[in-house]
Amino acid sequence: MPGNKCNGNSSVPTTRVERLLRERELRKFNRTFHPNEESSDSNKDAELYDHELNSREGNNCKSPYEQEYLDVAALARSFSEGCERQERRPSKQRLLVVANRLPVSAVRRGEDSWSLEISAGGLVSALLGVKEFEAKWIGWAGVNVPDEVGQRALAKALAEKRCIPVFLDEEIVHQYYNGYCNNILWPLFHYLGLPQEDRLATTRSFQSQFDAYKRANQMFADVVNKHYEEGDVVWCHDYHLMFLPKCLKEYNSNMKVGWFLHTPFPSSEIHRTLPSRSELLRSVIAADLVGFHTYDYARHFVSACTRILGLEGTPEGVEDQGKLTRVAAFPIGIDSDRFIRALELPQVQEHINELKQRFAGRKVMLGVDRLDMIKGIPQKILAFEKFLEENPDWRDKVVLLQIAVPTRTDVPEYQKLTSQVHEIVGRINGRFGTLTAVPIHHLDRSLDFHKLCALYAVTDVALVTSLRDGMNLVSYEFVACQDSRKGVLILSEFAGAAQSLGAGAILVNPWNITEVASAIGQALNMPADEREKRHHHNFLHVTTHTAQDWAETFVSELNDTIVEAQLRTRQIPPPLPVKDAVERYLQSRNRLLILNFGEYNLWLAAENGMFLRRAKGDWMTTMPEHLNMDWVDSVKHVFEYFTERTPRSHFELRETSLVWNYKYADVEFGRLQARDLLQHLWTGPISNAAVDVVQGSRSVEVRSVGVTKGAAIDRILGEIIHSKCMTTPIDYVLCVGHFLGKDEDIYTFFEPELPADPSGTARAKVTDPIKTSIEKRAAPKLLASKSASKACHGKTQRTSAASEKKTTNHVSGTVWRPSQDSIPWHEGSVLDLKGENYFSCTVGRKRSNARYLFGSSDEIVTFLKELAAASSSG
Ligand SMILES: O=P(O)(O)OC[C@H]1O[C@H](O[C@H]2O[C@H](CO)[C@@H](O)[C@H](O)[C@H]2O)[C@H](O)[C@@H](O)[C@@H]1O
Ligand SMILES: O=c1ccn([C@@H]2O[C@H](COP(=O)(O)OP(=O)(O)O)[C@@H](O)[C@H]2O)c(=O)[nH]1
Repeated sequence: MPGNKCNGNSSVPTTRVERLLRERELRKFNRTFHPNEESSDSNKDAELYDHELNSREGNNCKSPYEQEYLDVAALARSFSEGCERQERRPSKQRLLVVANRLPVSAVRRGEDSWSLEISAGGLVSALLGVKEFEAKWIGWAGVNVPDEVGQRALAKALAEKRCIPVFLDEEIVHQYYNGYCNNILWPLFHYLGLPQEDRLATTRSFQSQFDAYKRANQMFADVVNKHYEEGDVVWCHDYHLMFLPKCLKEYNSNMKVGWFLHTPFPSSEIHRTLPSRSELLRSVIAADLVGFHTYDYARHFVSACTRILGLEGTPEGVEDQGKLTRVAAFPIGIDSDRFIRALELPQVQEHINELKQRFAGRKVMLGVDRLDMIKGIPQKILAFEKFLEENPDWRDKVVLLQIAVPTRTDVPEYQKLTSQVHEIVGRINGRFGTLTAVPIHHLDRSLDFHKLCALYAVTDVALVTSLRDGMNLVSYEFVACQDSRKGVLILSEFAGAAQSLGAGAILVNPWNITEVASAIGQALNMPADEREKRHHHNFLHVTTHTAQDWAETFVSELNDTIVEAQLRTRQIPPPLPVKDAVERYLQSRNRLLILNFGEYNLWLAAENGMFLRRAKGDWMTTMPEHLNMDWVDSVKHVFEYFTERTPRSHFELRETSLVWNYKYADVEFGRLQARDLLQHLWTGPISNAAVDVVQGSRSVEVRSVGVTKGAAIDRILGEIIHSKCMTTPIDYVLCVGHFLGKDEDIYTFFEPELPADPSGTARAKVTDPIKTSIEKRAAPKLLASKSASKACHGKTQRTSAASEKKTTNHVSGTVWRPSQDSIPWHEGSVLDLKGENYFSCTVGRKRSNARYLFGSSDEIVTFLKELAAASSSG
């Protein structure tokens, strides 16, 4: 599959959407023309298809349809050519699916014999539909196997089902699965909050449960690492394994790791109540791709990362020090064909007939849920009771079949729920039942696949009243089995499925018993044409958004994160070649070091270089004479207005600029306010002013035109020359700093002056005709930026040396450009800098115009010590 190992060849599309679209076309092509073929080698497929069509071309009868696929074949080939695969995958891509639960449950039959049964649940159902990959499952088999003989026998039995067990002992299962996963994370993610009152004991044992959670995740990581082969995709699932991405990346930072959450991700206000909130978020964003069922859950996650971790949230995902974790929505689906085909099976038909006879003369309503508080089973039954209460005519004409699959039976909350549901069902059946019939048939067990399909097929109204539900696959399965009956789906608006099946279902708020009761009436009385129309919407969705599509889309996007990371990495400078920088430093005769320090014999610049001083001297201003500051009052007025309305924001009035800063405010609100503020500024106070507006990550700065760090360097050099009567031209430049993107022109200041890039290390520059003409010159020169400076607020006035000699130079707009006719000195007398003697360095891993990178400020100090040591010994 393309996207695995791209070498940056120019035929690789540069945007994510372009790449993923091509990949999608390719999959469509493969599926249409090679549905049964094992190999997914795109190049081969494209060639084969070309051949097939070309042999027909003689007839000159290419339909638009064929032409479309010829285009796709060409696309496929061009994309594949841009990707250099380290190995030609002979068959499907290897996928390691890691989930708490394996798709099979194990039952011990003897010391070394086991039987395996498929386990129920949405995740299992969805992943069973995934066929495009060579998938292996890694997970817990749901049983405690303390002895080695048993472990070996189980591992062998599971291997035949392509499953690999993680053995967890009873204590860990109790603390990790029953405790942290199902008593803390599960209720919290479904908006039921953290344990309170009677569950205070849990609050006390929170730390030990979290420790067990981390230990269990590490055990999963150990097994994954043991079975991992280079090129595998590792797909971690669900809230049980939020710690896993971090553990895996610690093993191998090149592992392709995706993480998908099957439950909702709650609002950041809910997540922030969790004591381990930050640790969990940090672990998850170690993954390359993080997926959710809906856009809302993805949005909540990004918001939690910005509000709780203080990271940058972008439309692409979450960014931390230049590293992007892609976050997106991937709504799951089902293997709809499996359900549709099952309806034709004789045993299913037999069940259907039995059910039809059993409930003849009555409408069938159906609920299928794990017996979980998030499924809203008591609310559903109470709504049904209300419907019977208000509609006596229906009492002997409708029946509710509720399948309540026991789940997490060791957790006390689930035990309580079982008793509560039994009690309500008993009461209602007592109230409305007769000697021969009861209105509610409640089953505390699971059904096999064929019986479930039959039940879906005979149902008139399906009732899904989840209080919160990640997606809810039961609603999809019901729709898949309803193509002849065209029954009605009543669906909670708090299930993820409401966002995909909303058009065809009757959406309800399950907390509103009256509303659900009247929805039942509406569904039972719905005319056939409306039922048909609604069903059509849903059926189309369910049959086109399958589990297979879901998995393919996720894995293809996960593969693409690697391409994206490579493209981004290319924008991150390489580390400073320290040895080379020191050697060249020693060989040069006049060095210019631009640093952010003040204790030595250095020049300090403030306010974008508007003010200068030697470390021990007085401040002087180099402010251009005609700097127009008329705009300040009106901008200040706007800044005051927004400061008043944005808690924890403030503004600073500087000599040449005004800065509104919202770094302590709520990030999202701050950003909204900043957008609003900018709109006000552009349309009002600064519409005609000579100012630049610079947007920082948490600030808005308005400053006079020409006040940039690049221009400041020009003035600083002018001052240095003026004060030192420099005789030797500068032949070595080291420029180090942690500058904001807006100030990065400092790095490029010298670039146009360099004859050539240092061999192999510097990144390619965009060719600029003006710059190129300058580069060709042997001895570049230095320039001044303004004709004159003026004194300001008691600071010593100093006119820049360059401008004393030449007055025609100027700064225009935001882009400072060296002017060629303002040279105060003869060529080469000030700057004689070769490319290999220029070292611009940024700090921290981020995209930058600098040539090189320091990982941290400490590294700068170490480097400077090396320079000092080399100088003194040299
Ligand atoms: O393994 P259990 O503890 O018995 O629980 C079964 C599964 O329940 C959850 O399912 C979720 O995944 C479904 C598919 O994406 C989704 O439709 C549903 O809304 C979710 O509740 C749980 O997330 C799984 O890990 C469990 O295996
Ligand atoms: O007796 C049963 C009842 C349910 N299921 C399956 O359990 C899954 C429930 O998934 P859903 O997304 O609705 O909720 P979850 O239980 O995962 O929260 C569906 O695929 C059902 O087919 C099953 O296999 N047997």
